[in-house]
Amino acid sequence: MRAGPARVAPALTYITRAAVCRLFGPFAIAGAAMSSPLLDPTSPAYKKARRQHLKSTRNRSKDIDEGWTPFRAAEKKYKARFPPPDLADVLDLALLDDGRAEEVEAGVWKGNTSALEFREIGLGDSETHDSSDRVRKRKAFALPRIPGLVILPSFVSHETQRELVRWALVDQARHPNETNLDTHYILPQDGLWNSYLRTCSQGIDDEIVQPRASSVESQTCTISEPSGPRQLISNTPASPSTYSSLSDTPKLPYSPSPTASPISTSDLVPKLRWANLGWFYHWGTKQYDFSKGQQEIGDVARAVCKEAVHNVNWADVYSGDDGEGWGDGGPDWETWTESYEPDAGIVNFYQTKDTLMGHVDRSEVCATSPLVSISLGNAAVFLIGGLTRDAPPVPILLRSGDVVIMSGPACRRAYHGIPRVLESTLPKHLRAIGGDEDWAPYAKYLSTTRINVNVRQVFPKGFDPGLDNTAVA
Ligand SMILES: O=C(O)CCC(=O)C(=O)O
Ligand SMILES: [Fe+2]
Repeated sequence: MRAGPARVAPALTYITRAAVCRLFGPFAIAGAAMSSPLLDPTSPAYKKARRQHLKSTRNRSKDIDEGWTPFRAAEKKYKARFPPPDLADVLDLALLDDGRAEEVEAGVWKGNTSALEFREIGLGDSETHDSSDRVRKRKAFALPRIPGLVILPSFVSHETQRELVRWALVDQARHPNETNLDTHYILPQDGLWNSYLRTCSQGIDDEIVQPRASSVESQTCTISEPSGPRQLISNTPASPSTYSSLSDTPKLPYSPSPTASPISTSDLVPKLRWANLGWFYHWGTKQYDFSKGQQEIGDVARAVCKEAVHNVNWADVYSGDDGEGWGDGGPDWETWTESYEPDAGIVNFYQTKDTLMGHVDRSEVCATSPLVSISLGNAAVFLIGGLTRDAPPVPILLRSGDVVIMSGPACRRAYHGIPRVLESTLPKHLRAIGGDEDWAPYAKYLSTTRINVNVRQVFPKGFDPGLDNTAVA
């Protein structure tokens, strides 16, 4: 189940210098000094955060706290705005890489390399070259606590990160893909972002986007879906045996919000939460709607996903695996190099105040094949646990360029979520670069944003979904 970017009080991480030192170590003081407006206990904003914290905790009953599952308790811990969470238990693999020291130290937030047990696993093509032709050594790690989880820190080069950001905003968050905003607004035909870019480059007034509720076509819609958060809806896990009845379940269209009002493109851009990739997804039933056909997974994203899956040494990942839970055919990781083919996904856009609640991605018929997740922009705390919320999750700090692969029966359908996007962690290579005027609107948007490209394989190799190919766009 999932819900998504939940709205909380404005992002505040104001802490005293002593607390900064205790939480993040001595360097954090230097980082803190750089972003002092966020860290000044005498500021009105700091005082407001403290007041909000006291107000929201005043009536909290101990029983409620004790009723939380371990997953919920961890979410609460990292979501907290005041006092800000201690990241000492958060695995931060960027700290192992000298090449990322500047990136790590420019942000206030740091995790730890000894927070969790991990082991390095084999990675083919581990040496790559950056744009200045410097050699970059990439690594892959597995966590014994979550078999099938692979972390590839800084797997995506700086240039490809910028390319993916442009691709996500320019090409994906627009028709014919669906976004969270389409239900409620009549978006510009060439996409919200492209319209916004035009106003930036031409110095003209923002376009005003009209709400859909007033249009005639909205009268035919039958279920409602709020504009922002992805909803918590319990769904039947897809599998070869449930596929046929799930794909036949009626997928009713959504009704637009009656309260949405005309809004400028620059005010609407930060409300973008997700864009659909590949097969269309129906959020009401939490099933794919194959009747709508399929879009392409863009070449750059597809190439990153395939490169990651092809280069991980899966024998290392699954050494010692007992073969439990893989289903009738047994473990199939040996075939992934040939059989992995991404065909669906979502681009998540998080503002720094947004969260993604713990959920399981179980709408794909393929329950074990790799799900590849690419982080871009500001860093975040990612939680991943077990097959229920009762398994205590592990916290992992994901930074721009990191790739996570969720695979196999213990991980692919494990609860996971994003309780926290970490403010002020945008790396230098994504900030405004002197001389690159074109990048300026991206840098501005990214200063408060994290983007996640989450790519899946819906059908296992050899499975015949019985779809009419003419539906494929
Ligand atoms: O943002 C992330 O890293 C995770 C996103 C996710 O879990 C999802 O889209 O299902
Ligand atoms: Fe997910």
